[in-house]
Amino acid sequence: MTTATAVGVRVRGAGRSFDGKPVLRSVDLDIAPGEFVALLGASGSGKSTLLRAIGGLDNGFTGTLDVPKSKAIVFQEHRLIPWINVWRNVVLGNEGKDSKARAHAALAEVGLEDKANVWPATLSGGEAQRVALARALVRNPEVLLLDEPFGALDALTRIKAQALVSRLWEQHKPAVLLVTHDVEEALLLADRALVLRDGRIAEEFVVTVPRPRSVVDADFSALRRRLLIALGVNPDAPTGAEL
Ligand SMILES: Nc1ncnc2c1ncn2[C@@H]1O[C@H](COP(=O)(O)OP(=O)(O)OP(=O)(O)O)[C@@H](O)[C@H]1O
Repeated sequence: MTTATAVGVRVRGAGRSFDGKPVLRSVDLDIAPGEFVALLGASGSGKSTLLRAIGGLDNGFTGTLDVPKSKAIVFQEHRLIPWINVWRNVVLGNEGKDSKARAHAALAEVGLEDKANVWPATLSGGEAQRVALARALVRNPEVLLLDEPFGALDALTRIKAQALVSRLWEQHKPAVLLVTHDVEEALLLADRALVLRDGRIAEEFVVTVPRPRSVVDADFSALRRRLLIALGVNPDAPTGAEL
């Protein structure tokens, strides 16, 4: 149930074609305030297209989208501006008289206050993604859109970044849409995992496993199997062969 003051995301009948070829046919999607939703689907199924539409980066879709103005996006690439230092990147486009203090507070939340004055080029990949998260956080968004934000990170850095996102979400409770290819990531973080197929939300998995979650939990493993099958992957094949 939503209340008059509640914010979240509501998508109805969203469609998007490129060069006459439909990618999104009729997407219905609700994200409640404070809810964490993961979006999975085959490569090219339209996940980023949907995220971009929700993020207000695409006007070519049909259908209706109700999304609060207060939103922030983190992409797979950090998209920091190379010629301005880290804290100025964090508040770019969001400046005010307390910019520096807000940037430092957001950097402290991602454990990078000591990098406030350095150039983006001196950051590791994981650090740059954490700065991108700080840049999103500083906007105090009601909706946080994450487009494979850990996709380019090594496995260990990725695990740490997932834990960080989980902690930040618990603290700030934005509505989150996370696009990911990583089934475990989706099930570790999200309240619901959705599968996009044939231009629609084809399947929904409610993740009832209590937090903090563990990949060795029996319920987690069972859900992982079901989600892999929904994605067309054989969960029993050691190489993850297709069904
Ligand atoms: N601006 C564009 N112009 C033409 N085609 C586009 C454009 N943006 C996306 N597409 C096409 O739409 C389809 C869906 O792309 P999208 O990036 O949304 O998929 P995705 O599910 O996010 O894929 P991946 O998992 O590989 O990132 C693809 O076939 C892509 O080529």
